Amino acid sequence: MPQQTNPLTKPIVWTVASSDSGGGAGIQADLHSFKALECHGCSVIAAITAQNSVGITAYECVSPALFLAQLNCLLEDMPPQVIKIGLIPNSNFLAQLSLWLTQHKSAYQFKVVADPVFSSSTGACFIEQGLLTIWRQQLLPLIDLITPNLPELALLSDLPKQSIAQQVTQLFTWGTTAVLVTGGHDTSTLDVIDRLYVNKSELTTQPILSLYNSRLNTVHTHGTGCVLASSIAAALAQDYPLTDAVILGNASVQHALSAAYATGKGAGCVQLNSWPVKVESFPRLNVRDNLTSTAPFAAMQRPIGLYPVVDNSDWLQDLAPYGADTLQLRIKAGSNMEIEQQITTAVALSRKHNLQLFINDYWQLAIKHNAYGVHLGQEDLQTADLEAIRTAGLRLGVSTHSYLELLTAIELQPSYIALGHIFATDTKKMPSKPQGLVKLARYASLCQHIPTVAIGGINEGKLLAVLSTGVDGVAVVSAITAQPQPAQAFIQLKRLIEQHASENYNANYA
Ligand SMILES: Cc1ncc(COP(=O)(O)OP(=O)(O)O)c(N)n1
Ligand SMILES: Cc1ncsc1CCOP(=O)(O)O
Repeated sequence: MPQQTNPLTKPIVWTVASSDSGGGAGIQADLHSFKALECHGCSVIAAITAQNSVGITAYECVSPALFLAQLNCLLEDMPPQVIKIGLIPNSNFLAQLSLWLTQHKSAYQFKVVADPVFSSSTGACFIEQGLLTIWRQQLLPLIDLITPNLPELALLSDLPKQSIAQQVTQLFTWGTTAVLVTGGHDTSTLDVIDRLYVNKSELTTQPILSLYNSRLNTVHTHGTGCVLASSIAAALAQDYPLTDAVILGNASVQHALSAAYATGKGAGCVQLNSWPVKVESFPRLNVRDNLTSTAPFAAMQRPIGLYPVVDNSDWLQDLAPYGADTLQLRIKAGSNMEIEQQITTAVALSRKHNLQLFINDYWQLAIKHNAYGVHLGQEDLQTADLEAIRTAGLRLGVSTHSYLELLTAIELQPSYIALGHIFATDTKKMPSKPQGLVKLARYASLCQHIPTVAIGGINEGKLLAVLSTGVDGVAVVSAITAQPQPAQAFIQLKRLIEQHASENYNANYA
């Protein structure tokens, strides 16, 4: 697995919460989670609880001066990318924190993730006079994401009889930006469904993301809320977009649940020890609406290897004699007639040279001319007739640039998944940042039996590092087509890929 580019720095995330002497939740769980997700964790302790697996026997706040001193001391030297708020069992502290956030949030540009803890699963209640009012009036406007479970949402919204959407809307009217409602308490569904709502006009009453997890039969769940919110905070600190941070938070909880253990006589705790990289930890998004069958797309017959992406059928003629095997025709200009002509010629050449030829975007023409496969971007997935592509026996390749897009693609069971863009590229204007090798390796590990191909800014110098992430293929445009001697460039890249494959084969089977 590649290392972070600069191991001498780490994103800083704070937890402002309380200590759990039993070690399963609170500050202790938060710091574990930050570390597992490769952030540096700092803590601002509001209260100390005397707590074991059976219950809380006492708790006491630190002095108000010490609470404030922790915040100011850290800010001076170790400002956060994200602050996670957990149990703050005191109205004055909550008001003080709200004021402090108001003073510093925009200057320091940190985000705030809050887990509204009002009680413990062992029965302790922390709601004192005025606490909920301060949450609603002072804290909510400062929060970028709040992660209530259903009872917490009902308490906070004060609308326990209304629908989840109405309760969430109430939080929006009080100024919060996004709400992740965790569904564990709703036993009417087979799966546990977490729903992410974002305060964006017409989308407000519909979740922008629903995450489905199988309900686990375990009592060792102490700390799940803390792991969720702190993992999301750690992901946001690493610049993951909100939807990806929520997906990673959900996967972190599932991963931590799989490592849960008993600690005393009561419920044991979950613990996040490492980055989740197994697909079983990740939620389902249930996106197969537009496919009537559960069958996968046709598999590719040969490994992807070097995958030139070209804009003209002439390239097939040029590269086939040098051993090109998988290619993509990606045409971005021309009349309908010219495009169909290009596709007809390319398909005929692919037959002649036995090439695995994918047609980018033009899936109807690909079906009409019986191409080997189609490559689609995520926007195209919304409009293309995927069932028609599948039943016609064409292979499908899908572009992805995030956890959200990757999980969507995995559910479709395509013939390959493209992971991009890895490095800066001049070939295409990209709306997202380059993923880099660390993310590439994490994404590739989720794809299991679906072949993967990396794309974006890959050249001879970067090829081996890309291959070491475990991807099955490498797609390139300019590293071949913009070279003074494209055929030579192709031969050299192909040689390096084959050498890497044979070294890996020898290492695995020696
Ligand atoms: C192998 C491979 N990966 C990604 C892309 C990009 O496809 P898409 O998202 O459809 O964007 P455009 O190519 O249409 O700009 C690709 N073509 N090939
Ligand atoms: C089509 C595409 N999709 C993501 S990056 C990219 C361009 C890759 O081109 P290059 O190999 O020249 O960086």
